[in-house]
Formats: sequence, C-alpha cells, structure tokens
Amino acid sequence: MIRLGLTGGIAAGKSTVSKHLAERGIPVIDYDLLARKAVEPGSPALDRIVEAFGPQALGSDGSLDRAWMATKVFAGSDRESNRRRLEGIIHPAVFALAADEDARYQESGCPLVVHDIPLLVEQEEQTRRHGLVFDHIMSVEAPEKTRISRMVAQRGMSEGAAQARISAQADETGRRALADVIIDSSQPLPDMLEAVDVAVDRLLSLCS
Ligand SMILES: CC(C)(COP(=O)(O)OP(=O)(O)OC[C@H]1O[C@@H](n2cnc3c(N)ncnc32)[C@H](O)[C@@H]1O)[C@@H](O)C(=O)NCCC(=O)NCCS
Ligand SMILES: Nc1ncnc2c1ncn2[C@@H]1O[C@H](COP(=O)(O)OP(=O)(O)OP(=O)(O)O)[C@@H](O)[C@H]1O
Repeated sequence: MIRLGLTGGIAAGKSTVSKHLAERGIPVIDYDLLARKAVEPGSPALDRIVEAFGPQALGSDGSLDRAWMATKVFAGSDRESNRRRLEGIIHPAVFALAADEDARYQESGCPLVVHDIPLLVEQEEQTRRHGLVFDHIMSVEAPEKTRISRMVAQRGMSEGAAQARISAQADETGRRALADVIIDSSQPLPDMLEAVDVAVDRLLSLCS
C-alpha cells in the first residue's frame, strides 16, 4: 500500500484536494477530524485539557470551546507553551487513531491511502513513532497573502488571527524539503485538480 502524506499550511487547499481524492474513491485519513474526535465529550483527552487549562476550556454544552482554546494556543505570550501542552494531550490520541485507520486500510488491500495531515513536517518524528512512514508527500501551496484572504473572507477570522496560525506552523521551505509533489493552489481549481490527478495516477502506475 502506498502511503501519501498530504500537507500544506492553513488554508492552502489540503481539504479541497483530499475531498477530490475521496470522491475518486481513494481513502483519506483526515487528521483535523481525528483531532476533533480525540476531544469528544467523555474522552480522556478532554478531561486532561480541563485539568491543564481549567473549566473555561469547556463551552456551555460540555464540549471543547474551540474559539477559547484557539486564543490560548495561537495568541498571547504563553501561546507556545500552551500549544505544546495541548498538542501533548491531543496528538498521541490522534496518531494512535490514524495508525488504526491506516492498518484497517492496509488489511483490506487498498493500493493507496492518503494522510491529510496539516502538521506533517512539525510532527514527522511522531508519525514515524506510530509506524506511519510516507512513501510520497504532496504539499499544497498558495502565497501567504492568498491564504490570509481566504481565512478572512471565508472563515470570518481577523487578519491577525490568520497570521498567528500561519506563524504557528512550519514554513513553505520546511514542507518543500520533505515533499516530492508540489501542488499550486493559486491556479484555477480545475487546473489544480488536474495536477493532483496526474500526480496520483503516476504514483498508482508506479506500483502496478
Ligand atoms: C486549537 C483548536 C481547538 C482550534 O480549533 P479550530 O476549530 O479553530 O481549528 P481546527 O482544529 O479546525 O484547525 C484548523 C487549522 O488550524 C491549524 N492548526 C490546528 N492545530 C494547530 C497546531 N497545533 N499548530 C499549528 N496549526 C494548527 C491547521 O492548519 C488546521 O488545519 C484546534 O486547532 C486544536 O485542537 N489543535 C490542536 C490539535 C492539532 O494539532 N490539530 C492539527 C491536526 S493533528
Ligand atoms: N485552486 C483554488 N482556487 C481557488 N480557491 C481555492 C483553490 N484551492 C482551494 N481553494 C479554496 O481555499 C479555501 C481553503 O482551502 P481548504 O479548506 O481546502 O484549505 P486547507 O488547507 O484544508 O485548510 P486547513 O488547514 O484549515 O484545513 C477553500 O475555500 C477552498 O475552496
């Protein structure tokens, strides 16, 4: 089974690419989704977050207050230590869930599985520790100013909050150092998806 790591900075277009690949019937493991699953009400990770950050971490419905948590880990002078603390709680659960999903796809004989993982560069060592070694890495890229305007226009984020997320992540150089496929998401969507198809078809043909 080919394991393709799909990465990119925030709002670069990873989900657009992974949705397209899923529509082609290719299995996708979505780490943002797993990170939400890991902190569902009743989960050990959510209990640990409350222990670490206090009851303000919970909204009135008892689930993680994501907007509050985002201000703790992406803004303020303690953001880096807070982020490390939150990641230390959530990531082990996320990578364990991802490894389980990956194993299920492997058992069912899938030729290719995509790991949609925003923090692939930052967490490369941790993925390896969970036995997740990528045969290929696709990085989806767009200029910072394009990504900021996407976040502002489509997600209602302030420019500062958008910039803060970018600053919390590896830069393009870090991603390029690992990637063997680069997808430019500043080109028109049909062209971008065509480039994705060409790259993925090539990977599939290499293993047949
Ligand atoms: C802080 C949280 C609650 C904010 O939630 P919110 O709904 O605003 O964002 P969401 O989870 O949808 O993430 C959106 C994007 O933010 C970026 N992002 C998320 N977590 C991080 C992080 N720890 N470091 C850098 N960028 C991050 C990614 O590009 C991600 O695609 C949430 O992002 C979180 O729990 N982060 C820690 C878990 C994590 O690292 N997730 C990334 C996948 S493993
Ligand atoms: N080639 C493109 N042309 C125009 N808009 C695009 C293109 N690719 C992606 N987008 C748009 O950019 C926005 C961000 O894309 P997407 O949600 O896929 O990013 P992401 O990398 O998954 O973000 P996150 O890191 O938050 O998960 C979306 O509104 C998407 O429609």
